[in-house]
Amino acid sequence: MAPFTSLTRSICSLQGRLLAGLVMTWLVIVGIVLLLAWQFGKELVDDANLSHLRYESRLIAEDLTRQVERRLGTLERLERSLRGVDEEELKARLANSQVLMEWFEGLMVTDADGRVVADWPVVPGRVGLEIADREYFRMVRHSPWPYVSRPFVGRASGDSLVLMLVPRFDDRGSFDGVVGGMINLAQGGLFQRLETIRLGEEGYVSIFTAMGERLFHPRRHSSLRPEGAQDDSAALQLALDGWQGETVARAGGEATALVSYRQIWPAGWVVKVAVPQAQIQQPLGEFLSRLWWAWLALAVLMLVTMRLLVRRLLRPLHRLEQQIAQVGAGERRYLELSTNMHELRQVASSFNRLEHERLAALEHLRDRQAFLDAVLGSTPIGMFVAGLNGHLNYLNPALLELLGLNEVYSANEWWERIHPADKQGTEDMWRHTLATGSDFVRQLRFLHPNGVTLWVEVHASQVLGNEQALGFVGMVKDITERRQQEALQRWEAEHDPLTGLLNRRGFERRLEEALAEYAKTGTPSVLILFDLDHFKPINDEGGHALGDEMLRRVAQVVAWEVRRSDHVARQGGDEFAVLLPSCTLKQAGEIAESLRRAVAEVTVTNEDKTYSITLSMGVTALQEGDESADTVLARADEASYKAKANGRNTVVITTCDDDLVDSLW
Ligand SMILES: Nc1nc2c(ncn2[C@@H]2O[C@H](COP(=O)(O)OP(=O)(O)OP(=O)(O)O)[C@@H](O)[C@H]2O)c(=O)[nH]1
Repeated sequence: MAPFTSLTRSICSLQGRLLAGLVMTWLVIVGIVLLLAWQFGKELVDDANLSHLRYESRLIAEDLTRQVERRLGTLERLERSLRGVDEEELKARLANSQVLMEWFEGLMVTDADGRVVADWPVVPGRVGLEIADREYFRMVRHSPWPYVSRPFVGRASGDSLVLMLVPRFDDRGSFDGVVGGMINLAQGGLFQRLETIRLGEEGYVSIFTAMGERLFHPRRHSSLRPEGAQDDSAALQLALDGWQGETVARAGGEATALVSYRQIWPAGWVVKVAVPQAQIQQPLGEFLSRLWWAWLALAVLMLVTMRLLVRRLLRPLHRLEQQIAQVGAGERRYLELSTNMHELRQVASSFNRLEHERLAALEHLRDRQAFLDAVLGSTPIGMFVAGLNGHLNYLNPALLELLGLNEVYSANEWWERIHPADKQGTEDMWRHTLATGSDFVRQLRFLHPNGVTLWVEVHASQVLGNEQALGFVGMVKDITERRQQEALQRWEAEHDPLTGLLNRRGFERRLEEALAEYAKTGTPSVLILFDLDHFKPINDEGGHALGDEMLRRVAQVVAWEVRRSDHVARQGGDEFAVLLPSCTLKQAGEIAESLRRAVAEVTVTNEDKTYSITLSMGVTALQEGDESADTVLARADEASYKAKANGRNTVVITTCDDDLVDSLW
């Protein structure tokens, strides 16, 4: 696996790709050149060989034509010498024609009826033979011109023969038989010279009759079949019809060959000269193959040379890469490349410019960071930075001090210290802020490690950079004092500072609420209004402070006597009010009585003199038609006045139905 990986890496390197590109280009060029050379070379070789074949076939055809014409001419001369002689004379003259035996294997003469009347050499049984039915006899009789027969197997010799025939004429010029010369196809001298013609390893010359029967083939003596040839190429068919010329042809079952056809007109034969294309193209193939190997060797040599060259060329690039790595590691500041390569120098200079800008930006950023750290560190306002996930990344010293946290605080510590009552609301709001990016503004209580509960106000906003949210920055203010001040103000607004009870304003607000509740649900509530009897003498004799003391003691007793849900108020001066929510008039009467008794026991002392006080109390329930607190207060006030009028220290209950009052007691 490791060698494979290293091979892949070296091929994928710039050097590997350059070399691979060069080799591929070289191979493609060589391939194209070889292909073109093969194509054009083939055409050239074909053309040259076709010319050669044309020349060869013409020579052969002319030679054979001459030979056939000579033989036919000789037979014609013999025919003329035989005119007007009897059979015995015929035989004698044939026997004297020894010189013809150079060209013919045998001679014969027939009469007009096709009967052999003489032959030479004498073959027993030949004289008297009837050949009137033979094709060649019929041809000559019907068309009295010299004729060369189709091949046949001789009856006497058993050899393949053709007959050259000339017609015989009598004195009147009428057909009088034929004179024929036999030519042995296998042993005769007619085709002997063709045996010596060499057309490479596979080239050959063959002769066909006009009917397509093969008369001669140099390598197929034994398979000569005068009755039919095997060559079925279209070119041969054309040649048999009289065409002569050269072409590239594919014979049945054979490879493609260059062929040339010529006509031997006197005999009606066709000469075929053929050379297989593979044979003539073989030298070209061998040449290109040698060229291919030479180029391949050259490619290997080139590869080695180019590798050295490319490595040398890429050395500056390697140095550039090393220097960039050194810049990255902080070992050098800028690139210093000494090379003539303009492109690399440009890369180095661009890199240096960018590096310079980067360093400047970094320095600027560092300055800003330092400035920001100083601001955050020195500001008395507690500040924090949170990520987009909501986790606090930074708390400035003021905030750490405010919350009582160490610099190494745990992530959850400050969160755990949020007051339990505020935790859920704070969490919900913080989640909403993280989800929507809206501002977070909330007041919450924080349990300081020293046990104090702080009120803090938190205001956080999203920070955007390039229109993308980066996180949140927040501010925390200690508002404990403000909250306390506000609470005090709220309390003072509705309470009596002397007794700590509700003041008129606070009481009237609660009375209005009770009225609304009554109107809504019919919940009964009762108002008790009372005034201290003869309070003035305490003030006058004991002083204002003693009076205040009495007022405070009365307030304490009344607040003590009623439920926590009841509201007790000092309406002003020595006048008090009690609102009893969810209370019947009967219960309220009892409560008023108990209050009256309890207050009657309250005493204050001044200079050995003890003072006590009584109450004149008016009681009334909320009822239909009570439009406002004033209506109810006026009714209770009236009852209280009646109590005064009735001699004080008493309770007067007022209602719209006096019988009901009676029934209460
Ligand atoms: N010490 C003290 N006295 C007050 C205060 N407000 C009112 N008073 C006095 O309370 C007295 C109320 O007087 P009245 O109710 O008219 O007189 P009374 O003596 O109670 O007579 P009756 O109500 O008719 O029984 C006055 O002397 C006021 O000065 C207060 O805040 N402190």
